Amino acid sequence: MFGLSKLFSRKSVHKQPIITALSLYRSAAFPIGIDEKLIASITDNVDKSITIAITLPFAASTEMGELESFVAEQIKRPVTIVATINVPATNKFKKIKHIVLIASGKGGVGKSTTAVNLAGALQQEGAKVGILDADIYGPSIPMLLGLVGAEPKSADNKQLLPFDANGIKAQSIGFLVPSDDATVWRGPMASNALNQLLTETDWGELDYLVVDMPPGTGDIQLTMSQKVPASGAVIVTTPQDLALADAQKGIAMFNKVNVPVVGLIENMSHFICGHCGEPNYVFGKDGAITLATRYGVPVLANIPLATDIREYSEQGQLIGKDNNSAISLIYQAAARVLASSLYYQQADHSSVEIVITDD
Ligand SMILES: Nc1ncnc2c1ncn2[C@@H]1O[C@H](COP(=O)(O)OP(=O)(O)OP(=O)(O)O)[C@@H](O)[C@H]1O
Repeated sequence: MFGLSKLFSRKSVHKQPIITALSLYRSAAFPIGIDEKLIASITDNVDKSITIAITLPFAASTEMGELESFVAEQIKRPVTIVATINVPATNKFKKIKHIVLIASGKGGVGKSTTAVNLAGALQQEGAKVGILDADIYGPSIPMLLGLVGAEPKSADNKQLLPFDANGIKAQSIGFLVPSDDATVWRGPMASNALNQLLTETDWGELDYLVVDMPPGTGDIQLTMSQKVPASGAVIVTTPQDLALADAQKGIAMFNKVNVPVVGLIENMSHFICGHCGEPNYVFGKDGAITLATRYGVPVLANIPLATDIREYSEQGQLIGKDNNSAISLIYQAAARVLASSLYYQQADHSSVEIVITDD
């Protein structure tokens, strides 16, 4: 991709230790380090520091500080890393590179809260992000993004314009369909509405479109998952046994429709004691990791039960993109691993045909 001789702007820099240091870096998002082909240039500065420009194929900007420290330690020189995100096109759906379904086996586990904050965190990691609220039973994305009362608009009477929530493009089934109607919906109706929102919204170019799915694992969710050209799914669960049993059904459902489950998120995993600062595992510990291990999927995050999360949501704000919050770091770490898994999996998961009847 890049001729190595072109990587170096000055002859004096020793290239191999830098390439080696980048390749030795390990984290959850970079399980095999930084490949040489991602290096765009290396500059040997007059003050003896090194500037490395890299092109990342997935959103992971906020990890560059850690990478800088690691490389600096290895080569014993100050390092600055300038990262550009360039997610490879998958040609799956228009100019959307990855569609990610956020699902839950049961209602009320915090799926929508997790979906919007993951979207915010992906944006914080340097990606172009959209969110599509497909939860026909209770579309809450307008509330979570401070868009209540907004009216969908079209510039050309053909395509709907997505709403702009601080740079995140948003669309909701709630803008188009009265939620009272959801009780009478069947799978094909819901998946048609979802497809309509996908195809008739002018999303432009997106690295990641996060889809907030309806909770549950019935025929509606199955048909919707089957019809969307998704790169992967994330299942949100809480630590209680019942929620975990439902999360397991979610994994089985996505396996049936050939959508890879890229991870579990355990929400309301614990709370941090206000007095001693220790985590308290009210609903039990290790349930999600046990389930994840059984199915060979990672746990992307253990998100605490935190007043801040609810308060941000109520104000239509995203804690996932707030730089000053410890909780935002958890969402951002999850977003990086999600983005990295989508890049590395590169699996072919074309939809299988499942016939749903009305009986
Ligand atoms: N980690 C958390 N800490 C504190 N409150 C949370 C957390 N996650 C979600 N909540 C709160 O729990 C409530 C339910 O969350 P949310 O609407 O995201 O759940 P859901 O799974 O999408 O629900 P539904 O199944 O109805 O769509 C909201 O009031 C939200 O603010």
